[in-house]
Formats: sequence, structure tokens, C-alpha cells
Amino acid sequence: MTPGARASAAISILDRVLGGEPAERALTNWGRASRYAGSSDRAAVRDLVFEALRRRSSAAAIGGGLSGRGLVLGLMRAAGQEALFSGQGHAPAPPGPEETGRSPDPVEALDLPDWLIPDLRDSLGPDLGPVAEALRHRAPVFLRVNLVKADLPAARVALAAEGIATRTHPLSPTALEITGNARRLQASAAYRGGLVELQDVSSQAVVDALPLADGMTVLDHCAGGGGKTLAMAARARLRLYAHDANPRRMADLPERARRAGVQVTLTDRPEAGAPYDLILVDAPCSGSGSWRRDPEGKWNLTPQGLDRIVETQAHILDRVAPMLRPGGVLAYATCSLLRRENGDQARAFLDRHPAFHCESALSLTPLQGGDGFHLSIFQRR
Ligand SMILES: C[S@@+](CC[C@H](N)C(=O)[O-])C[C@H]1O[C@@H](n2cnc3c(N)ncnc32)[C@H](O)[C@@H]1O
Repeated sequence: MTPGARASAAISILDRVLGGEPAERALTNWGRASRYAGSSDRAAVRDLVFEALRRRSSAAAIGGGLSGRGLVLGLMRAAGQEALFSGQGHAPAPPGPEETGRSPDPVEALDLPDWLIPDLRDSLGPDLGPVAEALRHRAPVFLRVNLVKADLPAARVALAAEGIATRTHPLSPTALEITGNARRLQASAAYRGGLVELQDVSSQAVVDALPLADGMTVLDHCAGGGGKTLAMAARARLRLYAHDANPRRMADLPERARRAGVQVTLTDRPEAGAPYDLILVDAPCSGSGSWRRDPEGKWNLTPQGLDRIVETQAHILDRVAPMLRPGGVLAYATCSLLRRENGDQARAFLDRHPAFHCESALSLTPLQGGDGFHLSIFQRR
């Protein structure tokens, strides 16, 4: 496919996304219907779609409208590549007089939902502008070295032998950032053999901060795909339980645990395994710290949706608190940048549960390299 044809494909996919179809599904449907597209075409179209979503409001202003065409035209114009809209071959038609566009205003330039900007300003203070800018760019790809199977230098060597270049990262001693040939990872022996897992560096830093020790009984209460479950299992010999309100999200966890060489028990009745020494609540949240990876999330969040999320977080904390033994640790994490979901939620929990005190808290934003994350560690007296 020519660059112009890729732009046309991105336009049609973005139109479907703006019409309500999830981006992954729209990309898959386009891929199925476009057998002529090779793997590099698919990757390029995907990159364009996600870049347009990360910069939705600024690209729409520059491109003259919130449509697939406006977004891609805005991206191309901003990059000095408007000539791609040539109308030749499969390229999009040249811009018409109504598509002159304009510079984004200061709010549009942040590429954040308007309604959330006061909350984000309140939460991030002077970091709002730099964080918004970071969220306009694609996230780096991080690996977690599985210490059950390899140390960091050995994993680096194994990856390098397969052409995958990496560097270490100061946020976590198990993290490697891929600097070359990320697309080779899934087929690599190092990945298939469980030496490394895909995991954001801030997620790793959150697990590093947990006071885990051999022999502990631990519950990962919102395990999802099990990224943090596996990271905890690699840190110490634990009796480890994984639970999720949507058990289908844990479907791959047994196979991932087998590949990683660790043991995890899935449970739909976490109360049955109580009392626990440590419970991790990696709570459902706005996802605002990971909008680089999930840019649709930033435009799909609504004020009502956020209220519901905050309520659910409080319910989950109230449910797990009695499952801890006295002296046990409750770790509350979100990949959110918002105070409502982080510090405010933690304070409200302590108000409702005087038997707990806050041991420590950690807040990360994309300015430190990984996703935005918050961790509060509470101890039951
Ligand atoms: C942020 S994700 C977890 C990510 C996962 N810990 C990881 O590291 O890959 C939040 C998870 O919480 C689950 N969840 C939502 N409401 C829940 C509830 N009331 N109780 C338990 N899990 C819940 C969701 O299904 C989702 O998988």
C-alpha cells in the first residue's frame, strides 16, 4: 500500500470508531476485508489510527473537522505531509476550501476531555501541560524480567541474540525498555519461554513496593489478565489467589503462570481463602494514567462513568478489608492520575475503617517514563 492508501484506510477506520465501534474491532474488520494489506501496512494503519485518537481534538482543529478525514488531514498537515492528500491512486482527495482548518486553541491543544481538565489540573498542578503532552505520544514498550527463570543481564543477552534491543529503566530493577525490533517479541524464544513478560514499568514499580515475603497468603482481588499476579509470584514464594469480578478476564492466567513457572489459584469466592497477609486491589479506574495506550478511553470516559468507578472502588475496598488478618496489608492501586480515585479515595477509606492506617503512598505519572499509577499501602492494626 502507498502512504496515501494507508491514510485512506485510516480515515475509513476512524469514521467507524467515531461512530462507536471499538478501535481494535474496526482494525480487525478492516484487516479481514483487506487481504492485500501486508504486515507493515497493517502496522502503519494501526499507528495512524491510534495517533489520531491520541490527538483527537488538536488534529480535528487542524484538519477542519471531527471526522476520519479531518483527523488524518490534521495529523498530516501538522507533520508537513498534506501533499499525501493528492487524490492519486488510492490516496484521499485534496482538501477542499472548507477544510482549511485552524490552530488548536489552548484547551484543544491539550488533547484531553474538556470536562475533566479542572480535575486533572487540580490533581497534577503544574505537571498538567507536560503530562498532557506525554499522553499525546505512543507509550514505550516495557518488559518485566521473570526472576524465576532469568536475571536481567541473561534476559537482555537472550533478547539481543534475537535482534531485540533493550535498555534498563530506573523505575524498576526488573524492567527492560525495548529500543529496537519490538515487533519480534511475541515470536521470540525469550518471550515464549517465559523469561520476559510484557508489563509497563510503573506496574512493575507498584509490585516492587509491596512488602511481600516467602510464606505469605496473598489475594490479587482484581487480577484481570494477571500481570501483577505473575509479578508478585516472581518476587517471593507465596500462596497466591487470583480473583476478578469478570472471571473471563483471567482465562489466560493459568497458561501464563505455567509459562512463567509459578503457581496461582483462581478463586470466585475470595472470602473462602481469608485471612490474607496481603491483598492487592488493582482497582478498575478511569485509566487516565494509561491513555497513551488506550486513547479511546480518554474520549469515552463520562462524568457519570467516573462517578460509578469511584463508587465501585470504595465498594471493593470495603469488601476486602475484613479479609485481612490483623497486621495484614491492603495495597490499593489505580492507573489513574485523578485525586478523586487516588488520595481522596484512600482518605475516605481510612475515615470509614479506623482499624487501618496508611503506611506509604506512591504516585507516578508518564513523566517518569511509564503509565501514571497510584499506590496506597494500608495496614490493619
Ligand atoms: C485495572 S484492571 C486489573 C489489571 C490487572 N491487575 C493487571 O495487572 O493486569 C481492573 C480489574 O478489576 C476487575 N473488576 C471490576 N470490578 C470488580 C469488582 N467489583 N471486584 C473484583 N474485580 C473487579 C475488572 O474486571 C478488571 O479486570
